[in-house]
Amino acid sequence: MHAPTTDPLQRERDHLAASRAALTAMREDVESLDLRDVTGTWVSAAVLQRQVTDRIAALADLAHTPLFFGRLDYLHAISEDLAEGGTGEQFYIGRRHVHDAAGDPMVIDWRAPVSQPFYRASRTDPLDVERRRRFGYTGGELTAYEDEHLTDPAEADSASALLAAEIEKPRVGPMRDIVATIQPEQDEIVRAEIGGTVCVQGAPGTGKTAVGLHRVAYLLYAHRERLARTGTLVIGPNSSFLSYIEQVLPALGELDVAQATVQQLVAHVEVRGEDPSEAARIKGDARMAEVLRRAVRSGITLPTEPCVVVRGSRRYRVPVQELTGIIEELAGREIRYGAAREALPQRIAHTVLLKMEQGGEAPDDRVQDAVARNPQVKAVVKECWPPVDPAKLVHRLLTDAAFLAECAQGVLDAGEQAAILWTKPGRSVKTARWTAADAVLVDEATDLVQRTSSLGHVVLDEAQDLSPMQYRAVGRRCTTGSATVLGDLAQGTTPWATASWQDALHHLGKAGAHVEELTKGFRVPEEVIAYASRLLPAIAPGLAPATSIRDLPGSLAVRHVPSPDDLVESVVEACRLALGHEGSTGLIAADARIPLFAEALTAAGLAFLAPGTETSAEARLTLVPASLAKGLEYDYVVLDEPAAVVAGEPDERTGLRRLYVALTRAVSGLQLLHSEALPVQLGA
Ligand SMILES: Nc1ncnc2c1ncn2[C@@H]1O[C@H](COP(=O)(O)OP(=O)(O)OP(=O)(O)O)[C@@H](O)[C@H]1O
Repeated sequence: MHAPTTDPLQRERDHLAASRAALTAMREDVESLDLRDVTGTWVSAAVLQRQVTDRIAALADLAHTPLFFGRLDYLHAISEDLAEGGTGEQFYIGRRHVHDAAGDPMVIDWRAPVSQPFYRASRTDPLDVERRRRFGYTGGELTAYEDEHLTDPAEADSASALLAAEIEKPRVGPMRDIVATIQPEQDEIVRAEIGGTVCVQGAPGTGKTAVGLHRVAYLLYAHRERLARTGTLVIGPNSSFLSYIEQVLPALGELDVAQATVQQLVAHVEVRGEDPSEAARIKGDARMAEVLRRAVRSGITLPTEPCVVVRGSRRYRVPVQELTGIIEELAGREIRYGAAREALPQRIAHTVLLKMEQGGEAPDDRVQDAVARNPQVKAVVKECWPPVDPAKLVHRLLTDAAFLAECAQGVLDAGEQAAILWTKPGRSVKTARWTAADAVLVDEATDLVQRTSSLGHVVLDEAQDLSPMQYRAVGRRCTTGSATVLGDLAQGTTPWATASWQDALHHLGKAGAHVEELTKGFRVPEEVIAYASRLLPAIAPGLAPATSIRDLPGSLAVRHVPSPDDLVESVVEACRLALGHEGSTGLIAADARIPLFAEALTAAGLAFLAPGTETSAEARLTLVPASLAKGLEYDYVVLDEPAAVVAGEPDERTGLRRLYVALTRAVSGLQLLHSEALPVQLGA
């Protein structure tokens, strides 16, 4: 036995080694479970085995993911229920809970109540914390720590070097978690109550995506059972974005969060066509909900003949007037079309039952069910409340001008109706050239027929680009749950982009939600964000420019290349130079210029990836079409010809917004090359 060390760093290393040993023991415990004894049926054995495998995976000790990143020394002992069963004043904070053989915690989950002051305590409000310690790691080794004595008035407030180092780490590979450095204003959102929907407006790089993902992890910790039952979902703009973020939650130990694009959520029909932007805008307008509501109900008709049910030797007659009463009553109620269709035969049967009782019989429920299945009753239902196939219905609406006119009367004007009718209608649901906006209409119609089931929590990222109809599609997936809505009005690049969060939340069905604003930027250096923010008055008047936590002189370079013929070569050369630095490089160009660069990079012998493919130490260059840059980031960005990026969009404002997105992807440096004049809004 060695004497306990007095070197504080060594003591922390010893605690790390002991925690890792404890984690190994926890994993071995699970691995040694003998499932043969505890499993009854084959199915439960399979389920249990999966749970055990997941648990073993979750207990893996990842060499480059430190087990703990902080320590809190409280002034007073903390109660067990706040500290995952731990007691005392000192707690190590990490990505997951680790306990020793006696069950005492050695590392506390960052989401536990006792960990919260790690993110929130300050000199003005120390929250009973005497000392906050942050740990620094190099290649998995604990190499440094930094202390703040929050209750010591003599200690000066200083910026954390470890926090700065964490933020400046080169970005290769997928998005990382930020558990070690969540900021107080971010933590407020992460830990907001599950009951309420939170909407976050935030400039580029303020951590919206990071906050949204950590919020799901937090909610899963705080409400595990409820959310395991109801499910959680993260919605992102496209699949390259989803692959960029997909490893954050697993790294936090959460393996069961679904991810999808809005398009994937509403994939009732195969999307093969594209709408002109005006048609897409109208189809995405909330007024379409009313058109569809009328369309779904358009088949409801009132009976013209009585319904006569024969039972044995007796005949029961439900007169037209009574049938009409039942149908009108159902039509007047706010229940789904399909639910009403199921209720209708039962209502008619109930009327028959009353007549039987009046006739002295004593029928029971089984008789009512039998009457409901009677062919005469079924015939009335088919006639008066016909089945609706949502895709067929939308197909009819978009191909049959008279039907559209009937359903859209007083809602869409003639020009709008003409704009959404298909010019080349496919004959059937299968062969039609459905567009993305059409699929959302089918989803709305589907929900009018049968209620969409609601998840427990939905995170909606890059929300500003959704149409009102898309908000409705997302909203019906969290009617009984809550949502976290993340976006930036200045980055809206669809013709129907959100102009106000209040409107968006209204369409989502969460009108009362709170709107928070994040303005502290963690990605883009000061010079670069200041330059990009020159566009704000033109693209989103009224929005505050983001600040940056980093002042990196020389991070922005704007270069004019007089001859357009030389531009491609200069851009390729700029990429080569950027690759001389550590970390990732993104070459962003107007979509139309991407083939040009694919060829030029190949000719120059520079290998490159497409967005969504993971960068690595060997492959660090990504060629990014401007339309896919949203949400992504690179250490160095080379931006080709801003005028072409602007010109690639249908109108100037959208073009400038696209440019704003492209200008705000860099973590360490942005090099902008142009031959054409820069947009005047950038102020030459
Ligand atoms: N508290 C933090 N500590 C360390 N890094 C952070 C923190 N908050 C955000 N970041 C980092 O800043 C970068 C930008 O974050 P994120 O992508 O979440 O921003 P965003 O607001 O979604 O940006 P955009 O609007 O461009 O999509 C990411 O690399 C993220 O990890």
